[in-house]
Amino acid sequence: MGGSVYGCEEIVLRADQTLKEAVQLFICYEINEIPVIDHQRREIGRLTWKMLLKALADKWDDDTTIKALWNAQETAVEHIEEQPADVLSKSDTSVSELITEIQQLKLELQEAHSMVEMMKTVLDSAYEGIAVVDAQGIIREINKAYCQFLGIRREDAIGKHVTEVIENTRLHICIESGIPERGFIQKIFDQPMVVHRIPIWREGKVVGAIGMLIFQGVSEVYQIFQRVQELSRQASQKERQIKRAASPKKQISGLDSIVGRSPAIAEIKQMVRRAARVPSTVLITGESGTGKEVLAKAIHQSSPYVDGNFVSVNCAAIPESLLEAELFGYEEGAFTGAKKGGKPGKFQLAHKGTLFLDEIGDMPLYMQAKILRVLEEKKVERVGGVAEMELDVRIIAATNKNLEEMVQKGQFREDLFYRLNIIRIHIPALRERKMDIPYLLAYHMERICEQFGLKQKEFTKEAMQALMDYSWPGNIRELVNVVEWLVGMVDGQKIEKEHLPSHILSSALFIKNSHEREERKNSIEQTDAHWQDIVDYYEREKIKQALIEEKGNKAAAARKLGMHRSTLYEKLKKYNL
Ligand SMILES: Nc1ncnc2c1ncn2[C@@H]1O[C@H](COP(=O)(O)OP(=O)(O)OP(=O)(O)O)[C@@H](O)[C@H]1O
Repeated sequence: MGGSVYGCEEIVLRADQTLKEAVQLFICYEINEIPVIDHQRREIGRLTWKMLLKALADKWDDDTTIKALWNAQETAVEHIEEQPADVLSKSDTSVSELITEIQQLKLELQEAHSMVEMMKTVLDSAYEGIAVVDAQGIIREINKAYCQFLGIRREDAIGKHVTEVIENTRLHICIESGIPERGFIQKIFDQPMVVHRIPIWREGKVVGAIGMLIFQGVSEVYQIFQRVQELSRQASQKERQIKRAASPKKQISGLDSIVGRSPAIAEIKQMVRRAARVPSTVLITGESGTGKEVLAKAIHQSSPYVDGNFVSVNCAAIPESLLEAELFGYEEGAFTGAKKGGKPGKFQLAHKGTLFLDEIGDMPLYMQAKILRVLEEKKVERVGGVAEMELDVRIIAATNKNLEEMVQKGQFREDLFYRLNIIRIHIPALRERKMDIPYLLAYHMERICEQFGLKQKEFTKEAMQALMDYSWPGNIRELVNVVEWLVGMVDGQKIEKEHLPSHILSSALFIKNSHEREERKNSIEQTDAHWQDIVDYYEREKIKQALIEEKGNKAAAARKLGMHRSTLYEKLKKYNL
């Protein structure tokens, strides 16, 4: 604090202290005047609230020293000789009341401001997408999760009518009807989403509405999952059989084949939509089994190349000696054993379609050069052939390797890397987007049961929790295998935790133990932190009270508090008093 102790007994100000420090002292000690001392600690004047207020009202900078103010404006600090002993007049008291009122208002304003900030933080920390509209349906607030999901910026959404920003919204209708709509299904980006719409009532009128998009939060997802299971139970087996007989099995394709509701998946779908619009090369990265090929197919199926073939080549699986012929094809008699009439290569088969080069990181360097040439010249020549064929192929490459690192080590051609890396889509591992797990389990369970002609099975809550806790090192491919194994192994309709493969169970047990350890530790830490806050609060209040009672005399306050003066100084510093 700016104040110092004159003879260790009084609250005083040095002439070189600033107006700001003076204000702090006045507020802290709730007094109306403070003696001003020189460097020899002689009292040279007194500063009252009124003078200080006048100086600040006259637009003096609060960093101005008392001395500077004094020099410039003789009246700011009244000299002892000119100053009657009782400096406080009636008007000083009312000024002081006014200042207290201003301070109070300032505090209230600060509180309101921090409340607004806190509300914003709360909104942005929510897992759900939240949008707030006014009575006219204009978006007044929208949180980060919603913006991420919609792929928009908050500032672009605010001020717009909700129908311009959120597809199939009924928030404006909810304002008119005043009836809340909970757990409704709303299609956004072709995905059925669960939403709540809650009207805001004030003084008997609807003044706005809150829209909540539920796409995160494990418990919520689990409830939704249970509801989906409940609904599918309700649809009778017979009904499904009739439907199946009437229409051949619907092939799920395009964006629908990408199952998941995590923000990461929403963003990926957005990228797929954009990538499908242009013929540029796409590079998909992600661990093995994360769904790179599923994504590549989705791009193909949503793009203008959909009428051509989707040709997939696993560069790691084809022996090096055959790779060239596989990719570019060969002419009859090109080499011993070459088929009669020759054979078209994958590039040629993918003409007017999409060529998916999986595991591109495993492509030998000499083949990389050849592929680059095809990509640049858009022409292909068969092995042993002379004529070149024009190509119109969309290339999608995928890898689970770090291509940047391979380029640095000289294991991957830099020019090819840049040629492929035009649109980059990264798929996070399943353990990084756990909220997708229930959806993937439900999707593959339904698919596999249907494929095997079996009744649908469902997971108990405990089984689902264990599957959620598991880290899925093999990603979705491993999940699909586990579902298939369970469909075959479990006789009844319910999949209990005990039915799960042993490696998943042991990992769940380990996680449960470490969760419990962590929770115990957190609760102890939280209790400690809580108590420390309470102790600090009361100590600060006691010190403040003692200083007020002793009129700012720290030595007397320390005596009153039963603590050494140096301890009091430390505490004043700690509590910023
Ligand atoms: N988003 C998804 N929704 C539904 N199923 C998925 C999804 N992603 C992947 N799968 C399933 O997971 C399995 C593996 O997917 P895919 O072959 O596309 O992975 P990958 O990343 O290409 O694997 P690898 O790197 O080993 O080639 C497939 O059975 C696929 O159907």
